[in-house]
Amino acid sequence: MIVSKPKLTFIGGGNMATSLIGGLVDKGYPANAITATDPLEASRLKLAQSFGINTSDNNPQACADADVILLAVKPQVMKSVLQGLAGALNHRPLIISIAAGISMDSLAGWLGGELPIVRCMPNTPALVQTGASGLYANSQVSAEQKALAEQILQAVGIVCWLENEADIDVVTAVSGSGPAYYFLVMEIMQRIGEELGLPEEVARQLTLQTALGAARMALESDVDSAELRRRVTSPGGTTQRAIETFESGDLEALFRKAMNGAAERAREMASELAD
Ligand SMILES: NC(=O)C1=CN([C@@H]2O[C@H](COP(=O)(O)OP(=O)(O)OC[C@H]3O[C@@H](n4cnc5c(N)ncnc54)[C@H](O)[C@@H]3O)[C@@H](O)[C@H]2O)C=CC1
Ligand SMILES: O=C(O)[C@@H]1CCC=N1
Repeated sequence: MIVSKPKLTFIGGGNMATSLIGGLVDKGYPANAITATDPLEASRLKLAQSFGINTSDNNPQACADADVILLAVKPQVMKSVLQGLAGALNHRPLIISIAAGISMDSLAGWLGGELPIVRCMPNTPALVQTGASGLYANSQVSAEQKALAEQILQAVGIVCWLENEADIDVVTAVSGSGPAYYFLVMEIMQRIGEELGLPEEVARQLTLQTALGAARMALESDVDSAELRRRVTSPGGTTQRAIETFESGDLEALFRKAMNGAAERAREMASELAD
């Protein structure tokens, strides 16, 4: 439970902001200390109705007395959004950017000065307080502000601090995009369960509960995932047949290619969007 109540302003009220705000409010963060801005009236209404937070379509006004400004717009609009905010930040609030592939240099440049900035890569399970975030702070961020950023993101999951900014791109490939990899596996298992004869709802329930059970076991166990997998795999049995099939199709190489691609795309975005 968060005790202090810094004023938080979210710039952009889309998917990620909704996940983070939902997690914070569920955790007891006071809704009246949170403001979200969005040009879309429908997004503002949804946020106000779902969580009882303040909303606005005026970014500089919403930032004027904020302690923390959380940037949750698409990377492609970040430059124009930040250039429009530059005059409203004389009180040096903590800036937290969750945008994939926007460098610290770009953020500081577009904001027009050396401000305390944390780059953060969260993920959508923040909505159910099971998020995972990687955080990187620039040298302007005070110890108090670092603790504050940690407190905010910890309200919706675990937080890992990073020593190098480049590691944010790796976090993006692992946990930022990662929920989509697991959702894809769930979609596939569910579909094939149905193809093999299970009713849709049964295939769905068994697939999802198995994902949850496997994740919980891996988190709570004192042995690693490889050992847990071995314990499911009876010699000459069903799991062995399935695992050998994954290995002969080189599932690991496919994951390596996919995750390298995600990290590379984050780096590409940083150079595409830098000017
Ligand atoms: N979706 C995900 O799983 C993750 C996304 N991210 C990052 O989060 C950021 C937001 O992504 P999503 O929430 O998925 O996008 P989204 O498109 O759902 O939300 C962006 C929102 O910003 C609003 N917006 C556009 N222009 C604006 C302006 N001038 N002022 C204020 N609001 C404005 C849009 O109307 C929209 O509601 C991106 O930078 C993305 O890289 C980071 C981690 C995970
Ligand atoms: O796909 C994206 O670019 C964003 C960043 C991590 C998850 N979604």
